[in-house]
Amino acid sequence: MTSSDMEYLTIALPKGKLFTPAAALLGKLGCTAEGLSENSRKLVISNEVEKIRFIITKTADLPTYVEYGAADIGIIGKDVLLEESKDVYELLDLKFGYCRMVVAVPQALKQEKLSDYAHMRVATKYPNIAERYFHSMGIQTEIIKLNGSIELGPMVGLAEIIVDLVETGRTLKENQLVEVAQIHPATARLIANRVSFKMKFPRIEKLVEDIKSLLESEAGK
Ligand SMILES: Nc1ncnc2c1ncn2[C@@H]1O[C@H](COP(=O)(O)OP(=O)(O)OP(=O)(O)O)[C@@H](O)[C@H]1O
Ligand SMILES: O=P(O)(O)OC[C@H]1O[C@H](OP(=O)(O)OP(=O)(O)O)[C@H](O)[C@@H]1O
Repeated sequence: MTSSDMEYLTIALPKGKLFTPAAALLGKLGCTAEGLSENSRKLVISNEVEKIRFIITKTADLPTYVEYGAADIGIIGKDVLLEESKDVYELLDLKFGYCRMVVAVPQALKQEKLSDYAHMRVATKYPNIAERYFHSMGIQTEIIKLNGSIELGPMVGLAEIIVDLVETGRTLKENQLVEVAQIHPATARLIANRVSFKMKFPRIEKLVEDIKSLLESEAGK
């Protein structure tokens, strides 16, 4: 680490759904920077007074930036951590961004038990989670990786099953899909690079404690 790296705390925030709640949470603790907004096109935004640097990443790439130390800490969904399996510390469950990873099928294809879906094709943005899940259940499937609009897969005959995130259930419903199993729930997590956690321990520890106090006081309201 250079002395400039040591001086700054670099925080990775993901584009997408978690950006705004993540920036708002940190902002309540004075951990922010001018111009840090969802609409900004800037990928690195610094607060020279507080010595904080924000980097804005693609959601799925965020754990990679933290693993390699390009960011000291970051905020990311548990679903991405489980999919990417990076070597980072998971410090805190931030409680927002709640959703569930589920297995869903078209209503018309619904079977009695999960094993009845053996040898079917599974469309998903989360191939590692899907693979591990079906493997753990002893069910052989073919995993087809997509990058979004997963619900389209079964509608056009690309796959019979999907593994995807559900929040309100509206997307499943509007595409005539039904949930048949939950793999795991997910919320946003605070993660840290292993070396940064040791080298910048006082700063990261203080932030963790401040976030915990804030979450506790908000939960008590
Ligand atoms: N309804 C939801 N659908 C998807 N993710 C959700 C939902 N609610 C909360 N999340 C959380 O938000 C994270 C980011 O979701 P988002 O859809 O913005 O991902 P993304 O990969 O940035 O999207 P894109 O495919 O547009 O790049 C997810 O990893 C998950 O932890
Ligand atoms: O249960 P709901 O509230 O309907 O939310 C779930 C939907 O939201 C996400 O998609 P997103 O909007 O991120 O688009 P994507 O399919 O392109 O990833 C997810 O993949 C589901 O499709």
